[in-house]
Amino acid sequence: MKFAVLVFPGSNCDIDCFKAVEETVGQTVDYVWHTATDLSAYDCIIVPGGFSYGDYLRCGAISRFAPVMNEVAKAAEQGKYIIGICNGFQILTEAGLLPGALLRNEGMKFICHDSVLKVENNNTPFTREYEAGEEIVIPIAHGEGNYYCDEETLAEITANSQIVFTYKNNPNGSLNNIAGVSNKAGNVVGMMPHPERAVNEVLGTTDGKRMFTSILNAWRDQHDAASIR
Ligand SMILES: NC(=O)CC[C@H](N)C(=O)O
Repeated sequence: MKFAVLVFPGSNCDIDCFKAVEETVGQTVDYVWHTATDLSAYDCIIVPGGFSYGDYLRCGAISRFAPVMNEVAKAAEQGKYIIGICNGFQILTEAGLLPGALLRNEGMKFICHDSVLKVENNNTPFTREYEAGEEIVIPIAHGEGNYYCDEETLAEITANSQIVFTYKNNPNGSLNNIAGVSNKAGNVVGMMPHPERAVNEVLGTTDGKRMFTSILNAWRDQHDAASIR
């Protein structure tokens, strides 16, 4: 299985994501620059966190015009796995690949600490190794993580089980404690917390590991599992 970690000017979690893939699932992983125009070689695209384009206008508002985003849209359409983490989540909502928007945190402060999440939907390629309703500890670090969508969208994403994670203790004012959502098909997920910062005891939590093993095993089940197990 082949992973891409996108890199925008100002990304700062790209290396953490790259290392997390190497350490948790040991698969091939490449950094892919925001100007790339071909993602056909990749099975999973990680849109990492950071401060792309200095967070000017709104977080993710400029990155969504990067050439690589056309390819991300194509890959989403093809059913490939796409995960946006923090700034990556913001970019995917700005690009219209995920519902809703991320507003400034209630309290207007950048917040950075561990957070307890509830796995609301374990029926996605990213969460299948968690229990439904399981509580996991994953760190957050953001200034614009306050998830918002209109009532109609909320009703729709609730009915379609597109709310993937919620916060146990809402840190930022997010609507219905939403910490992560998926697209309708479930192959695109965005989340504000950082699973790549939760893959080793030395980081204080290993609860992010199963995100990466879920992705690999979902892909294996979809492909010729026998040849790679
Ligand atoms: N860690 C991140 O990706 C931060 C995202 C964004 N810069 C924010 O502050 O909300």
